Amino acid sequence: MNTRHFFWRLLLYRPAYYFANLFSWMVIHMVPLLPGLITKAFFDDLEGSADFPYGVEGLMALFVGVALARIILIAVGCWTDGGYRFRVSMLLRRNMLAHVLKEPGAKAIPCSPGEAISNFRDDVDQTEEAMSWSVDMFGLIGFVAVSSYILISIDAQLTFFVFVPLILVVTAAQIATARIQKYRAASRAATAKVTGSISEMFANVQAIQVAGAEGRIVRRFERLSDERRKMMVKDKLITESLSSVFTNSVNLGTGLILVLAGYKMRSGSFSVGDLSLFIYYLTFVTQLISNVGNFMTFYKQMAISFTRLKQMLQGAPAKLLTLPAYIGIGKRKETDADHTEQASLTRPVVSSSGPSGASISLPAEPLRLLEANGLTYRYPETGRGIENISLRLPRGSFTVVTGMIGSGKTTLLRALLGLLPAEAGEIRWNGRHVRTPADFFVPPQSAYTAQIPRLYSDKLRNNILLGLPETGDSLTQALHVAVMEDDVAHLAHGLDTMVGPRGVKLSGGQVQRTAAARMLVREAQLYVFDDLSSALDVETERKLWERLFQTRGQATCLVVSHRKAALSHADHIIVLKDGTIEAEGTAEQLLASSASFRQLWYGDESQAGGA
Ligand SMILES: Nc1ncnc2c1ncn2[C@@H]1O[C@H](COP(=O)(O)OP(=O)(O)OP(=O)(O)O)[C@@H](O)[C@H]1O
Repeated sequence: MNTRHFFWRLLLYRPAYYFANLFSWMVIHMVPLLPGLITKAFFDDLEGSADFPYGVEGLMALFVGVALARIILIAVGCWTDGGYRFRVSMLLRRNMLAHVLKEPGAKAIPCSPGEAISNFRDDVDQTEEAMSWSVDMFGLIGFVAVSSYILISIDAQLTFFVFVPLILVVTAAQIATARIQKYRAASRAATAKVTGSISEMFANVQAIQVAGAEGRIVRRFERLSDERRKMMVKDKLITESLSSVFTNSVNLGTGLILVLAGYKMRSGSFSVGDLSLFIYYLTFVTQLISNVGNFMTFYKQMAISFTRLKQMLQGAPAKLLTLPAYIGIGKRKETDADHTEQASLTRPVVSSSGPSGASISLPAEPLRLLEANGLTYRYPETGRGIENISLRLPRGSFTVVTGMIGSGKTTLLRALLGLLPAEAGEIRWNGRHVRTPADFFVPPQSAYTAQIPRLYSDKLRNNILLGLPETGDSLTQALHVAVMEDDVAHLAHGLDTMVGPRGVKLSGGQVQRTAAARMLVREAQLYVFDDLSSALDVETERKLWERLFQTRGQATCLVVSHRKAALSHADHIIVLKDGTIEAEGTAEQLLASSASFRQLWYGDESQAGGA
């Protein structure tokens, strides 16, 4: 899809609104035709070449009437313009957000949050601006069509000089196009870097303080801001230079008309009324010229924004951006996409089919066996990840994935759960192929605790429940298994304690156990834990596994850990090295056969001794 198609598809989202807006602004831009004709008739009357029957009072009444009508029309135009702009920008933002939420969790956006905010805000605004300016342009073209008919019928030669500046401007805009695009892209990229840097600074205040890096961070920020300043100045300079070309070429045209009109008036072929009409209309033609220029500039800038918006889709079809969808105002249209249609453009449908092609309806049937065969994912940036991993998780089993730092444990869990898009391999639930794991591996099928969990600035209770209704003693039970009850008892307001942004008022271990409680409070058949050991001491982790074993019933567990408490209870252990399976078996078998495993096992012992 190119920019023209993008524009056209946005126009067709709510065509009635676009055309109502177009009609309003065409009328608004064409109303000034009347005062021009009234003025001409008045001057022709003074000159004696025509009769103006209404006198000076009538002239004033006509002017006031036309002005009032224009004020009312402009109010209507603002209403239609606001309505249309809002719908276009909301549609873009809604579709982008829907796509971001559909992307595998670990790769939801291809840039920093700051850059994504800039896409959502600035690039959408830019697009909205170009759509809105198109209406003015078409409106003024209507004015020019009628006024040129009137002017040509008075004097074709002079009319030609009214339009010469227009041709000059269009040529100038075309020549400047490449520069505008280049500078606009550079200024957008520089702005995104500055916003990205601000959000990184806020997110890492503690790390910056601990490293004593304030000075360096501020200098980096100054450098980025300085870069942005230079880019913005260049961008503004070229935009404003172009705008001054538009205005001055019009002044040149005005001068030419005055010189020519002087000759013609002396020869009697041109009346004062004609001159007033030419001068009056020229003002509006001037407006058209600068509007054409502005529209072309906005259109070019929209092309840049469109490219950046497409990047947010990470390779998905660009038509997702303009897919008609309900934005929560007015009536839902038949053409509005539902979630399924949208998902089908991103990935295969949200179902999973077996060898027979039959689909699994969600929630899925109770897990008997979960299998992954040949799972592969490599991070494009480093080429590292996992390669050809196969595993089997029978119902009720406890499987531990272990291995050295960077061996691919987190990547394996994420690829299995669909949080990273696996390049190869398949996942089967009771023998049936799970085609869209990200949609499938959610409660009640599975629940997951990430290695670095995210908490919200809210009460502890809300962070655990995340909107889930509190039933019976499920929350108390989850807190118990997550070994959180003592912590809650010591918090000033217990479960109603506000945890602060990203949970900053809790310790690292409390954050991780809150996330574990969040997972455990959800009924799931498969629980996936990514390395609780990273923030829990040996004793707390041991308690957690013990409690889980007592209460989990038939739930299946897949766990990343290198702690003996987990390894010694495991039905099956997978040892990863450089993204592949180096060894697997029970702890006993691996102690006998795998040097890496012995290293992890005895490493844990020395750690426990030191603790
Ligand atoms: N976002 C990323 N982009 C590029 N490479 C990555 C990314 N995340 C991880 N990697 C690389 O992929 C490999 C596997 O990383 P992964 O996080 O899965 O290892 P891990 O075994 O979970 O490590 P740890 O024990 O530190 O949690 C590592 O070499 C790592 O450098």
